[in-house]
Amino acid sequence: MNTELAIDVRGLSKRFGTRTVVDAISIQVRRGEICGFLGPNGSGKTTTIRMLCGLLEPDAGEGRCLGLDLRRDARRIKRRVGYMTQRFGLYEDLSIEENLDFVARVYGMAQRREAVDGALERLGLAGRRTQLAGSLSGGWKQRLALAACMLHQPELLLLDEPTAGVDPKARRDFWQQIHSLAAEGLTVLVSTHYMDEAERCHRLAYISYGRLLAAGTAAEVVAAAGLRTWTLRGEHLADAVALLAHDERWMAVPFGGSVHVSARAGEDFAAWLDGAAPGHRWTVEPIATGLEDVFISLTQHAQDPLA
Ligand SMILES: Nc1ncnc2c1ncn2[C@@H]1O[C@H](COP(=O)(O)OP(=O)(O)OP(=O)(O)O)[C@@H](O)[C@H]1O
Repeated sequence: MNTELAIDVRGLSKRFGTRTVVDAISIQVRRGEICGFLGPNGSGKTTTIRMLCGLLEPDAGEGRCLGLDLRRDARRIKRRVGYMTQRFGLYEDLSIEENLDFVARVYGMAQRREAVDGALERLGLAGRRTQLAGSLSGGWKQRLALAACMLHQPELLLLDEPTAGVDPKARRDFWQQIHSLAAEGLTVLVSTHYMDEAERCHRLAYISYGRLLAAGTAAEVVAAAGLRTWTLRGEHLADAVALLAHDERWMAVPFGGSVHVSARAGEDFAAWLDGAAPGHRWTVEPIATGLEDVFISLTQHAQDPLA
């Protein structure tokens, strides 16, 4: 058993009816690491997270969370994991402090006062303890939700899209918080659709249609994708996009006033464009492939098993 790994699962699968929504996923996350969990809507992230924290029994697969067996020790795992769901049930007419106290009561925590004070302090909420949750901005609500799932001092945090709909400043503060918790030794698995957040993670796992398509550091994921990317600029870019849409080698994504075009390594977009539109006045420049280019490409090439 590798005690350095907070999450070490292999072949996790889950079916709902006849549909396999998580298909033989293996994930390893070291203690103190922040792992970003990415994938399109409905790709199986929440279902995987629920299996990891012992809330949902896998149909297949095995492994350990915090050194405990996923199947045998599901109850013990639950006690040592903090799970922040997409819909945290805040009581809007209770203060920050009362919300936390309520959660502590629900979990039957022994030293409630200390736990609530500790969470308020740790997450920078002490100065607002008496503020009604209903009057908090989105960013502070997220922070309160994080405080609530930290009350029992978990060793592993599973965060399901914690910053959805939160403004950039609040998202940045939230990530600073996550990084300082990780620096204290907490392990974090966090699902997100934001690329800037993906870049802030130590490692990434990307799933589509329930299958793990990429894993590793951002640099490893980009390198493994084996893509080349160019930026295309000029007038009437829509005409260029319409032209290259006829050739499935090219993947075009608008980026402000330019278009990113990606293709498998070995392809030469500039040469192709010169042949397809002789005398064109667009400019083509090679650029570094980004995570977003990789994820869009992975998603476009992934096959829906039901399609
Ligand atoms: N209890 C359930 N019964 C039947 N189908 C379910 C159940 N829970 C989830 N699903 C289906 O499983 C698939 C994966 O859902 P899941 O919520 O895990 O995806 P996700 O990647 O978290 O999506 P999102 O990014 O939108 O949150 C979806 O098609 C969903 O409709």
